[in-house]
Amino acid sequence: MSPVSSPLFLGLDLSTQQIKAVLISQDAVITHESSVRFSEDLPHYSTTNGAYYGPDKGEVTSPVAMWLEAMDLLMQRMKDTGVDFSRIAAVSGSGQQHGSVYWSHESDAMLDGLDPAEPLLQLCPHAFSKQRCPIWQDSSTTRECRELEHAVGGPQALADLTGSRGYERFTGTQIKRIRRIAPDIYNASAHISLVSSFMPSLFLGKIAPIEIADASGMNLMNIMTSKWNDVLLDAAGGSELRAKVGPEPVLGGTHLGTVHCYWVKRWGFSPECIVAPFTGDNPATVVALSAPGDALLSLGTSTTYLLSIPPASTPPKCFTTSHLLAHPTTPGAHIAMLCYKNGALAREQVRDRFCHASWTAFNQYLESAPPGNNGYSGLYFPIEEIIPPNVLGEFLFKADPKDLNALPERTDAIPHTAHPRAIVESQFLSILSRVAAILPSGAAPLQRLVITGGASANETIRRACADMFGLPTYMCATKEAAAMGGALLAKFAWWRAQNGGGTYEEMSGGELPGMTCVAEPKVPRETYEALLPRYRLCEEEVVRVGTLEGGGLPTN
Ligand SMILES: Nc1ncnc2c1ncn2[C@@H]1O[C@H](COP(=O)(O)OP(=O)(O)OP(=O)(O)O)[C@@H](O)[C@H]1O
Ligand SMILES: O=C(CO)[C@@H](O)[C@H](O)CO
Repeated sequence: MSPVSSPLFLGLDLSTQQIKAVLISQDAVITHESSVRFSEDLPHYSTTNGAYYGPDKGEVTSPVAMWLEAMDLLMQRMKDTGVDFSRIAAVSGSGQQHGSVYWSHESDAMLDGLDPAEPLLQLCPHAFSKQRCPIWQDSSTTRECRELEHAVGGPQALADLTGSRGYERFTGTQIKRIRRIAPDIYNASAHISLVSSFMPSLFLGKIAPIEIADASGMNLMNIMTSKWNDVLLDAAGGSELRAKVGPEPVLGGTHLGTVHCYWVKRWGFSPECIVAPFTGDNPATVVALSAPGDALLSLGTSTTYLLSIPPASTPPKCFTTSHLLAHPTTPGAHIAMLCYKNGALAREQVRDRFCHASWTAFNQYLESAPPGNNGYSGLYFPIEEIIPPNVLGEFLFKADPKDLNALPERTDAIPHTAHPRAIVESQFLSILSRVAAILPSGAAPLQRLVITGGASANETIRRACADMFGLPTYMCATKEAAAMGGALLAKFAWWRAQNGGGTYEEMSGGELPGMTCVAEPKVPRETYEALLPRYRLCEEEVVRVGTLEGGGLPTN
């Protein structure tokens, strides 16, 4: 039995623009939330929304020192608000998926010897062989994607094996590129962590194994067995890669060990505090919010649409247009996912260019136009997109508003008030046009949409979700679902230690945190379904010309 009385469970989410902490009690009630925003709280790193764009085409990285300093500051903020660290019985969390951290040959000794008198920043630069970590927005590895697909027989074969065709942001392709362009860095890397395994490594004072749901975002793991695939490891990193990525991926809720004495001495953690694997932010959101019949829409920096797939006798199909991930807590279960890079930051650009940098004006313009936006459409890709693949730039169209089958025509401009509805409609119609394909066969119709992430704070966007997806739309008390999922995974590890094992469902009894209905659909479902053919024509045109035209965020 853990000696921690009135235990609390800590969930951390290291995301694109910030790091967040959620503390929950044993009955899953949130007792504390804090965060550190990278660009505002740590401006000396001079990132754009937490990232560096460039110098090479498509390259996007974040400094590992910034993540460490953010962790130090987050702990300080928690302490300043009176958090009693000694009550934390277990810690887990989530990280932006796909991002990778490169540890030097000195890292084992440096982690083991963490000095409680110093902040975590003491690990920089020597514990790392690479100071800038590739993150999920990176699109510099198209060549490696094709090579990895070729190694196993093409895109569909790679999807069947790993749950996804070759994707630029996936860690296997990232590792492969680093090995090609910087073999010295690759050779100097003793271990390679995901963002999600980097965090527990800090708590353990040694390298943590990678967790199965997040390992699904690497193009290196067999999606049906959750074991590394040797052909892919070899193709991405040669025979040395298996040692660098560590042991076989582990299930969420695994007891990895207790916190290193650094945490006990510096912050007052209990020496019994359990460290559990962190997962990806999207799987953690599924842990926090998903019940059968729910679709999840995460409106963070990225937009993701997630469906939980229970274990079935027939394994789910894998597609080259969506992702299949291993479920973090339920062996044999999976998560189907659509992921878009141009979510929040693209909407912010529209807000800043056409709505006086105000969400109020953005909302007013969005509400003042009818479904179909008087025939105006806009697809906005300031950074290279995932769906449709590799498109970049801004594409505006005008069509006869009354004739839904009329061919939309490219145009240089649309009224500035038409942009907010144009971006929200094109982003959500893109998902809507793909939902049927990823629903598991024989699944009952979806009952509700659960939304989370930064933009779920916006009432007008919530109403647009309900109307466009044709589903009552719900939210949890916290919009920090990924950190909440992390806290629940911490509790799961503690509960298993108390009970000598058990399933997540046994622990939770199927209970989810309280949800509130924030919007009911106000227009018939057919209203937006009728717009799909026009949307598809616009998307086809974008795919035809999109990779040839310019666009993009400034490079640092
Ligand atoms: N009122 C609002 N209306 C619309 N969007 C908003 C509003 N408030 C915040 N946002 C959006 O939320 C975004 C941040 O979302 P979130 O905090 O979920 O990001 P994140 O956790 O860094 O992302 P990710 O989980 O994808 O890595 C901001 O970039 C902003 O565009
Ligand atoms: O790339 C993806 C998922 O595949 C993003 O959603 C990141 O997890 C950042 O949040």
